[in-house]
Amino acid sequence: MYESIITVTGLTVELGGNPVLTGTRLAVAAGEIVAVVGPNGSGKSTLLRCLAGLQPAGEGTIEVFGAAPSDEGPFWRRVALLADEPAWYPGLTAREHLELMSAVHTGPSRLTVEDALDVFDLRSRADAPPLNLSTGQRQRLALAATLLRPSDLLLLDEPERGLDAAFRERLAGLLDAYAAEGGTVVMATHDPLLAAHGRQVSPATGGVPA
Ligand SMILES: Nc1ncnc2c1ncn2[C@@H]1O[C@H](COP(=O)(O)OP(=O)(O)OP(=O)(O)O)[C@@H](O)[C@H]1O
Repeated sequence: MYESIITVTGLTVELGGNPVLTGTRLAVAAGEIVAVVGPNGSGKSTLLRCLAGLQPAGEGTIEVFGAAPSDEGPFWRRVALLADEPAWYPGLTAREHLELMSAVHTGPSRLTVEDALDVFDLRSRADAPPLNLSTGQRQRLALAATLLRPSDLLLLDEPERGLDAAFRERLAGLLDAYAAEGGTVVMATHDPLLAAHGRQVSPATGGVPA
């Protein structure tokens, strides 16, 4: 049966007096990977922020798991967001950040911390603080933290940022596996390989990109 995880109708958003989204429609089913694609400034991040409840709609409706996105615990227990680089905790190592993520989320983690260090190629830097990692290593740590915690929906804004080609390919496989387990992925991306793993939509319309 088609179970709609996300339903967006007639979404209109203006920022600084300029129309960014004008009537976007989007329906996303459980287990789907959707790639929001388009040029710089086309509204990809804005659409993701709307889905996360961080940007209010001007007009239109947004339903995620059957209700408007909210800043309440029950919403965020199901939704994992990767947007800008997270604020790292001073004094904690990469491994400790993953342990913290595992400890604070209710329910079993999708990966153990030790497995996450291997999957995200961070074992040799596990005892370093995030700020001593390279840009790509920090992005892998942020992704590890996002994919380790339990969730039903991943909202990823340019998850490819800073990643080398080999790791982008590994990430595509990890997202495929997440969706195969019934999870849903919506990502804004400029990466053709990642985009090809999903149904590509335009932020402006929610339809097939022009
Ligand atoms: N706080 C803001 N105030 C005014 N305009 C904004 C604000 N944030 C974003 N915009 C504008 O809204 C438009 C859409 O921005 P958005 O970040 O959603 O685009 P994007 O498709 O994610 O771009 P990119 O590919 O560069 O990440 C852009 O023209 C941007 O300049």
